[in-house]
Amino acid sequence: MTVTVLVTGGAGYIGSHVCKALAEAGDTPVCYDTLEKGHEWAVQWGPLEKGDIGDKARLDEVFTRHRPRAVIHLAGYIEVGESVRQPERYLHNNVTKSYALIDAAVRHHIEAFVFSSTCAVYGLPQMELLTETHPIAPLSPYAESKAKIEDALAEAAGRGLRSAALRYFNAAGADSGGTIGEAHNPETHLLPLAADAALGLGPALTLLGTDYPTPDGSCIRDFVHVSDLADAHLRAIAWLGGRSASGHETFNLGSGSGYSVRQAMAESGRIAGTPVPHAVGPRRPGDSPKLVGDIAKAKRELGWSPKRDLAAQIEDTLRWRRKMPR
Ligand SMILES: NC(=O)c1ccc[n+]([C@@H]2O[C@H](COP(=O)([O-])OP(=O)(O)OC[C@H]3O[C@@H](n4cnc5c(N)ncnc54)[C@H](O)[C@@H]3O)[C@@H](O)[C@H]2O)c1
Ligand SMILES: O=c1ccn([C@@H]2O[C@H](COP(=O)(O)OP(=O)(O)O[C@H]3O[C@H](CO)[C@@H](O)[C@H](O)[C@H]3O)[C@@H](O)[C@H]2O)c(=O)[nH]1
Repeated sequence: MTVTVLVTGGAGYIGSHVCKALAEAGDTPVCYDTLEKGHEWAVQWGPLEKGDIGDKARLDEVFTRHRPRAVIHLAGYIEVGESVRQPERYLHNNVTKSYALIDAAVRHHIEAFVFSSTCAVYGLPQMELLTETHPIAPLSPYAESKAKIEDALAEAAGRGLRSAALRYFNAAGADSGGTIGEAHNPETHLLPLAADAALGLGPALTLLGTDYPTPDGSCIRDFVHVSDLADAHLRAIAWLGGRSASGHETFNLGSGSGYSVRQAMAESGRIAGTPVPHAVGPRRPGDSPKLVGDIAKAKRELGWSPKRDLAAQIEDTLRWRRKMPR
């Protein structure tokens, strides 16, 4: 059966890929976004409803007009470093406003609520591959904001909401169709910055910390293709729809493999055909030395597995960065 899905943050990087995946599956994505960080050009697969997730009246209007059966909640501020400098902005936009959205979802009897969480909730890793049962110990206000929304969703299960928090590791790559991709301003993410540096479209990459307790001194991350992430959202909605009772679950979405910042930079240079110009800088406050996921639960419960490796992610990033609107 096809469903209407309200996608908050649908004009952003991951949200636009989720909207495309929904439309390709025959569902109707309604994009709900302020466009503060997102782009109108990225809304290509369903209506755009401009609005803020903290605006109760606007939410009621949009829920009543479109009658969505599911909500995918991606809207929020996303930068670890910025959140350390401006914690109140993250608390207000990500947490307080999400409470308004969750309340609206309960009042409008949403059947499935899927939330974009992050592996950053785990903080300092106590195991090689992080499982969903790893202690929650955020190192930044950004990660803290995500943990708080997870708690609110667990609490909302008592009010009848069925939800899943998808703890993404590092989203990467771009859709193969070539019309959407990562376009943050300013860009702070590693792979697009490495691509821009290699292509001569941006400054040299700064390695933010080379004295971490890792084999080459740079942080280790688990990169997952944005189209693989998008696919997991559809599976999460179907999985929630198959549950008879309300409740809340968490799922890691990564690749299960870690690459250091230096390795990801070297791979970007190899694929671009020219080394990435770079310099060494200080650590960025709030960064965890290593975040690599155990994805067994998503494989088992959602039937999901990532299909595109780091090389494919970098190829897509390079292709997108050459042609994206700037
Ligand atoms: N990019 C990653 O690697 C990554 C990893 C883990 C989790 N996440 C989470 O995934 C989600 C999407 O990330 P992204 O990289 O696509 O970010 P993005 O900035 O490209 O998209 C976020 C969108 O949310 C919108 N938005 C922000 N605040 C809003 C509000 N109050 N009301 C309505 N719209 C609002 C922005 O305009 C933007 O279009 C975020 O919640 C982020 O925390 C991202
Ligand atoms: O110019 C740069 C940018 C990044 N890094 C490093 O590269 C790694 C990855 O950084 P980045 O691409 O900014 O991603 P994260 O800080 O890991 O955060 C992303 O991935 C998280 C999950 O790990 C999400 O929660 C966040 O929303 C998303 O921004 C980190 O060690 C950074 O210190 C650099 O060395 N130089």
